[in-house]
Amino acid sequence: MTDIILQARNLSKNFGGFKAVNEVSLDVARGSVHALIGPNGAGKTTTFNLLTRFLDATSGTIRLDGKDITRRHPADVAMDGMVRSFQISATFPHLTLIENVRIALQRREGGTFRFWRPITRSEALNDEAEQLLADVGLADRAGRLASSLSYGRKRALEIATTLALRPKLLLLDEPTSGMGIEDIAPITALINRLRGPMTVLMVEHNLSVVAELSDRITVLSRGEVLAEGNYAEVSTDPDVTRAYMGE
Ligand SMILES: Nc1ncnc2c1ncn2[C@@H]1O[C@H](COP(=O)(O)OP(=O)(O)OP(=O)(O)O)[C@@H](O)[C@H]1O
Repeated sequence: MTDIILQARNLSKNFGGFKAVNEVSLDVARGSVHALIGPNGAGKTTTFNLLTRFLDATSGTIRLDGKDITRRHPADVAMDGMVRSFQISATFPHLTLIENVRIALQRREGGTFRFWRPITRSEALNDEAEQLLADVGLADRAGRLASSLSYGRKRALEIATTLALRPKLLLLDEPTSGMGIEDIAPITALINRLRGPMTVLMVEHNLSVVAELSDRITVLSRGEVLAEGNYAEVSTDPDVTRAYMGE
């Protein structure tokens, strides 16, 4: 039997009379990279927001490690180990990269920011912060200001600060969006390394990234699950081709 870390059953979200997400069920296997894809307006972002509890579902259930989190507060869900990578604004532009990661590590340990603590206290976290920066390919820029980074590298920093929270399930909203080719390769390699010890669920538009990384893919169209399987299966599914062609 497959070990399911995240399970959604019959998730629906209505905006007024419009069903943005309609009876979506999906199982994310522990240790896998699972992608949520579909044409524009398919309901990917809404589903992502439902799963991370940033939106309340109209109906349906969500279980994390067997525990019902359907009505749980997003911050509590993060404490349970499901963390979404935030947008760039979650990093501090006028702090260095290492300071950014250290703050995230402190957040994990203390739950609150304690800027007034002596610097030496947080020096203890430096090794771990350096390792995280190395993991996302930013080791050589540790002392630079976050504001000096390119868009792609800011996303990498954002992933490092998310990993600092040691999630068991990482949710990534379009991890390679807006990136140049030179930034996509390191992020793809990173996500590949996370597989196994961590589980990754991502919404991703770049189908070559999806093909390279995904163990399983759920294809949404018009708010419903259209197909599910590995890349070879979904990419040859005539319904999927039609949905994308329609776009
Ligand atoms: N807050 C909202 N109020 C009303 N309609 C919404 C709201 N959020 C999303 N929708 C609608 O729900 C549908 C699904 O949107 P969603 O953003 O989830 O799709 P998506 O697959 O992420 O699309 P894209 O690839 O373009 O980002 C769209 O028709 C969208 O207009």
